[in-house]
Amino acid sequence: MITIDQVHHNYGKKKILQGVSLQINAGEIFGLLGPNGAGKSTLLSILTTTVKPSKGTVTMKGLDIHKQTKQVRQMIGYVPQDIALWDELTVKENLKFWSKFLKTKVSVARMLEACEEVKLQDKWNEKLSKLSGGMKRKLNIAVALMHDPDILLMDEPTVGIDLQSKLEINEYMKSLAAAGKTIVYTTHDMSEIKTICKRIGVLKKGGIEFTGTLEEAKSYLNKQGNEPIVNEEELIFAMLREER
Ligand SMILES: Nc1ncnc2c1ncn2[C@@H]1O[C@H](COP(=O)(O)OP(=O)(O)OP(=O)(O)O)[C@@H](O)[C@H]1O
Repeated sequence: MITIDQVHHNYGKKKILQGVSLQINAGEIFGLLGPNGAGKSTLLSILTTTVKPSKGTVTMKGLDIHKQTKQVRQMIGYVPQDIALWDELTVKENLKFWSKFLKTKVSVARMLEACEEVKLQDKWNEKLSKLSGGMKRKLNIAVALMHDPDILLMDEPTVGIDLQSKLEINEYMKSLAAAGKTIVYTTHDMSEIKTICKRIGVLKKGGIEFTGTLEEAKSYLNKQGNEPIVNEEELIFAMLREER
């Protein structure tokens, strides 16, 4: 579904991605993990087509994302790490703004449905400035979902959301994956990784060190002669450590 092949990216002389290759399957929630500054957001920006890699290719459903960009953009929904909304507009107006900006041609009925999916329908005519941080996060997600994309790219989408809402959103993500959507998810939240990610990929020092399930990560670490891992939190922590 998503094939990332030998992707490199530099910012000036700073080498960030140095040959990242990954295969992400349809219907899975893939947790893209890595220490701060590893390049997760950079890789997601490349997948959104807004950043062109210095080298390498990415295909989505067989389309080269930097050649068939227009078609690819209709296929993806992106939840950025920072909230990208207007405080002076209502919930409905924010959705309309993004639909126009992204040229996704979404009906107002579908916008309302996307709000219902993240339980924000009561705030439909409310100005964004009146909403809590968590509600803004939910709207950030609704913006990405309203055109019903096959692929969702989510950069720490639940930061600052209360626990109940986070659980609801996690359940919703699982239902989207069960319906065949492909979700690439970055988070530093261990409970989310355990609960929703089918597989993880660990990005470190410019490359992918590991891909697989948490169970496979356990045997990967054990084979390296590490102390036996007791629980999943410890496992994820060990996977993300710079040096082992
Ligand atoms: N536009 C840019 N220009 C120059 N350097 C950048 C730019 N964007 C990111 N970087 C640098 O590239 C590196 C990777 O950043 P990126 O945000 O992709 O990492 P990350 O893994 O998402 O980090 P975090 O977990 O902290 O969100 C960092 O050192 C960052 O300072």
